[in-house]
Amino acid sequence: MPQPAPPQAAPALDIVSLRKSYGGKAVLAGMTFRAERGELTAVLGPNGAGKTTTIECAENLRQPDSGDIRVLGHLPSDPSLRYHVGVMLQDGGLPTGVKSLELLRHVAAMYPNPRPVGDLADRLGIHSFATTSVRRLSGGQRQRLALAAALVGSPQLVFLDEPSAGLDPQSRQAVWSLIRELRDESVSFVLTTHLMDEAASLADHVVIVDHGRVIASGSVAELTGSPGPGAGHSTIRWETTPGLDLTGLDVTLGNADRAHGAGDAWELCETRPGCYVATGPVTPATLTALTAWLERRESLLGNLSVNRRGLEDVFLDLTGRNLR
Ligand SMILES: Nc1ncnc2c1ncn2[C@@H]1O[C@H](COP(=O)(O)OP(=O)(O)OP(=O)(O)O)[C@@H](O)[C@H]1O
Repeated sequence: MPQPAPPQAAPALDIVSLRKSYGGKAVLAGMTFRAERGELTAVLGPNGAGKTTTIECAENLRQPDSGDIRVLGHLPSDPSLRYHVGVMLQDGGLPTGVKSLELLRHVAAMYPNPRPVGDLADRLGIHSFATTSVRRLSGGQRQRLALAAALVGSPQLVFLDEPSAGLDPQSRQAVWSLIRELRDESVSFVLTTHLMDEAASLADHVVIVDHGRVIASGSVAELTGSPGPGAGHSTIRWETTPGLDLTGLDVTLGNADRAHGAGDAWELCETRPGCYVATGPVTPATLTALTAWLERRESLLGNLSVNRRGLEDVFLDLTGRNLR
């Protein structure tokens, strides 16, 4: 059984200048990023951005036209990677006629150093459908079994494609806590997801891709605090009298802080009758100005909250709001 130890110094995944076209249309246009060992790297991007194509090139399921990929320091086609890399595909990719726990035991037997199947089945709640054949599993059960199959061989690097899509909140928590635990044991993860809360909650490093290349990367804190459209902005939500005329409120809020000009990039709207949202450079002075503005309208303030700009705001600022 070939088991050359992957070079420890090499990153978990190193992708350099990847290019691929279909019928003359560039799908990957110089994709370059790195996933470090022992970290969870989340790859985010709109539909069709090139995430799956990139990851499938790293999994040796597709061939790029040019560029370089190293997985644990090896070419994706290196047969030794088989024992070090776990893959969870979106459609599960599991044989359908086998019983669930039997399948997991079978996969475990293919590896030199598998995780204890019983423990993994416990953690992911697989015992409750252990004797059900894969074809009869619900979507969420199949998803958990696919994750278990990707982890059972004790891989050093795991590719996860939307691991919690379709999972109920209980299963999602169980999956996230298992992933965190393994990451803390130095397992590396590369995760593609459309769930910003999943990326924000799990990722050490986030890579945002669009049109076949990386457009931003960093930790969640770096991305949400980085310069760019909307940087330094927060959202104020409050409830009060429905139907207030908001004309001039942007100037009032903008004037409240001398560091910002009047009307400086404030977006205001009444989302539902009596529920208001203001997005802009919030300071303590802004909140004083807002309450004074409401007082002048004899409106009683309720349910005031202030939220920092989140990963989803950054994602939308960078990739736009148009459907793909
Ligand atoms: N075999 C193929 N033949 C032609 N075009 C393809 C093929 N595979 C992918 N594409 C195109 O490549 C582009 C990128 O697809 P890809 O699946 O990598 O995107 P993605 O970022 O994973 O999207 P999603 O979030 O929707 O899963 C899309 O425009 C897709 O239509």
